[in-house]
Amino acid sequence: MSKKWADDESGAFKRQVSSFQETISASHPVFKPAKNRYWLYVSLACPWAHRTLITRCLKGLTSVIGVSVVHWHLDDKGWRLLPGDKAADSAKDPRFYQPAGGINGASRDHSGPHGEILNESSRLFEDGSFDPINHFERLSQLYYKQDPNYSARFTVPVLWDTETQKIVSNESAQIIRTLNSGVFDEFVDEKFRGVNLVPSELEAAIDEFNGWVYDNINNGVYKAGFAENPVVYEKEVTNVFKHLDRVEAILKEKYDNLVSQYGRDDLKSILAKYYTVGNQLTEADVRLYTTIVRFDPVYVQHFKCNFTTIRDGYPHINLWLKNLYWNHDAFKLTTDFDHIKLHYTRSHVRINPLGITPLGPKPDIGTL
Ligand SMILES: N[C@@H](CCC(=O)N[C@@H](CS)C(=O)NCC(=O)O)C(=O)O
Repeated sequence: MSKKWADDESGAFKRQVSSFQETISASHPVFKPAKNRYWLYVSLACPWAHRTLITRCLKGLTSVIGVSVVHWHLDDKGWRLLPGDKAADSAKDPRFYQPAGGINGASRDHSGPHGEILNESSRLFEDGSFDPINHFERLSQLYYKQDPNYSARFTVPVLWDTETQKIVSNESAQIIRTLNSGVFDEFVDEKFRGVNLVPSELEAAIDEFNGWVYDNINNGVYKAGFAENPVVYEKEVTNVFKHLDRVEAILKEKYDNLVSQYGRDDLKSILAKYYTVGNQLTEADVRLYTTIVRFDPVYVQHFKCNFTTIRDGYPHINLWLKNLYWNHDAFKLTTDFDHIKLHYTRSHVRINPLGITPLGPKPDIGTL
């Protein structure tokens, strides 16, 4: 029996509340800032985990917090890690300190067929990485280590404390605030200390934007895609596009203002200020990006969000997306289209019973 994601009675998808929500700070009784003390467990497919990878990279924390990447295939027992090469096991292994945890998504060619790749394939540092901290082969083991009676879902991301062997947080919204807060500034290169994705003068606007984007776009695509009732699906998919229209209108206004300031031909100056909230890169961009970059490759067909595509229907969102991907390594190096496509199409057996991964769209993302 394949796993159902929707509520039995209503046919609607409801996301669970994260169980662990601690933070890290000098004044925290337990979780103090330190280099190489904390470890991130992520999936490259998951939009929520992707937020933490981008933020980690933007804040220069790739040499401070290591990362293990779960296999893209989510099975009945949840996420798994690859069997580790014990001889090479070391939390200091540089492969775990790369932007995407030893899996540099953008460096591979993604145009090849997926047909020969099995769900059980174990290409180390391609399909996933191992766990040099706990030597676990299942993410669930982390949760049980923390709480033997844990009874909720075993979700990524998890921010793990190697010292107390406890989960700091499994809530991405909170993890990215912690990573951004500056508590690790003493361990990073000077150029990263000034990076602040939630500047105080924009905080209220960022929170307001994040609020409706989360409910209607980030989680909206899941509510459309996991709906098990056509009436629920139609309501949710309509709502997703209504809010994409809203983002498009915001970015169009921004673009038109920048054009009148710099002229249409000075794309470099335009793009330097072309962000969703204010004139600088913020958390609002990070949180929206992880949904938009998955939209054409997966959500259009797999979650049936197919009124149009980003590339065909939303020119201003598309330009914003391509700017983030091509001009900011933190976005490109953490985006892995293979993990994204393979995960959704092979793990949600109820939605795609044959597990055939569509080859398109080609390309995964357009050029600038
Ligand atoms: N509230 C969580 C949601 C995380 C989440 O739903 N992660 C999904 C992957 S996209 C997961 O790990 N699901 C595994 C499962 O449900 O078994 C966050 O934002 O951190």
